[in-house]
Amino acid sequence: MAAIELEGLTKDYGEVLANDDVTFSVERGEIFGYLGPNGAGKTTTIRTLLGLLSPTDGSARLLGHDIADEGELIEAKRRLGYLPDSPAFDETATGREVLELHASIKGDERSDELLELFDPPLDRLVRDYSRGNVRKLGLVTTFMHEPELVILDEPTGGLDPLMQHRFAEFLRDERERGVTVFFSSHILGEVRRLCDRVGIIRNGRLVTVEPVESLLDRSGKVVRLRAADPIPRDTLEIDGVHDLEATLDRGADSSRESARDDSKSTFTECTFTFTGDVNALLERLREYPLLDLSIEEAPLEDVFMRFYGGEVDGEESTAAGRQGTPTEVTDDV
Ligand SMILES: Nc1ncnc2c1ncn2[C@@H]1O[C@H](COP(=O)(O)OP(=O)(O)OP(=O)(O)O)[C@@H](O)[C@H]1O
Repeated sequence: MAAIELEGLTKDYGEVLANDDVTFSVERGEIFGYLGPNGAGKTTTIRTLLGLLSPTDGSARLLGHDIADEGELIEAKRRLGYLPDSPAFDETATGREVLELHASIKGDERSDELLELFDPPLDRLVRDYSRGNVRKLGLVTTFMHEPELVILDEPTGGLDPLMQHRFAEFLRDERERGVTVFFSSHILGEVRRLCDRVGIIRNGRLVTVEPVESLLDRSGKVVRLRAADPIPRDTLEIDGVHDLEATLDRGADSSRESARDDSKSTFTECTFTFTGDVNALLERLREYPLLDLSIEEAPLEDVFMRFYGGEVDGEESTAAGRQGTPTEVTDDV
C-alpha cells in the first residue's frame, strides 16, 4: 500500500482549474518532491489531500485511508505530520505554549531532540518570530509525534543555509527510519539533493513523475573542454552532441560565413550538452591533448525549462544557472 495515492484529483476554483485529473502515488519510505513554479497547483493538491479543500472530482488515500471519509481522514491525520507553507500558530502564544498545545493533541515523542536541531526561541511570542523561526517551530510540531508520513509545503522557506543543510540531513535520516516524505518545492537544488522521485506539475496538470536520476540522465551531461591544439569542428559531429557552442579559430582572411562552411575550421574551447556514450566521446577526442575537461550533470533548470519553456521561477533559475558557460561565444559550430 502506497503512503499517498491520488486518482484523477481535480480542483476547480471556478476561474482557475488548479488541479486537473492529477494521478500519482508516493511509496512508503521515499522522499517525493512535488515541483512546480508559483501558481502551478502544488498547495491545492496538498490542501485537498488533507481535507482542507474538497475536490471537485477524483479521490485520494492517505496511508490507505480514504480522505473523503471523515473518520478515515482523522485516523490518517493522527499518523501524519503537516507543515503548511505559512504555519498559522497562535500569535499571542509563546513557542513553548504552541508545543505544549501540540503535544496535548497529537503527542510528543521527541521534541527535545528536535529542539536541539532546529532551536526556535521558545520563550518568545510567536508574534515576534521571524519567518525562519516560524518554520523551525513548524518543523518541531511536524515531527514531534513521530509521524509515519510528513507532508511539507515548501519547507525551507526562510531557513538560512546552515539550517537548510541541517534540515536536509535530518530528512535523509528520517527516510532511513522509514518515514515517507512528500514535499513541495521550487528550489531545484534541494530537490536534486534530497528526492528519490519527483512529480512535476504545470498549470494544474501533472507532466511527469519519475526518479530524479532518470530525469537528469535524459537531459544529458554538460561538457566543457579546452584543448592545447586546435580541434577540427567536424570532430564533434557525432550522435548525442547538442547545443554546441565554441569560439572558432579562423584565419585572417576567413569571414563568418566561410568559417561556417569550412569543415576545416577549428576551435580550442567549447561547451555542449551530451546525451550519448561518454566513452565514444573520449575516444573521439583522444588524439587532441586537452588542458581541461569537465563533464557534469545538466542543471535541473535545463530539465525544468523543457517542461516549462521559460516559466522557471526567475530568482531560482538565475541563482542556480549554468556556471562557466562561455561568454565569448562567437559562433555556433
Ligand atoms: N482559494 C482560491 N480561489 C481561487 N483560486 C485559487 C485559490 N487558491 C489558489 N488559487 C489559484 O489556483 C492556482 C494554483 O494555486 P496553488 O496555490 O495551488 O499553487 P502553488 O503551486 O502552490 O503555488 P506557490 O508555489 O506560489 O505556492 C493559482 O492560479 C492560484 O491563483
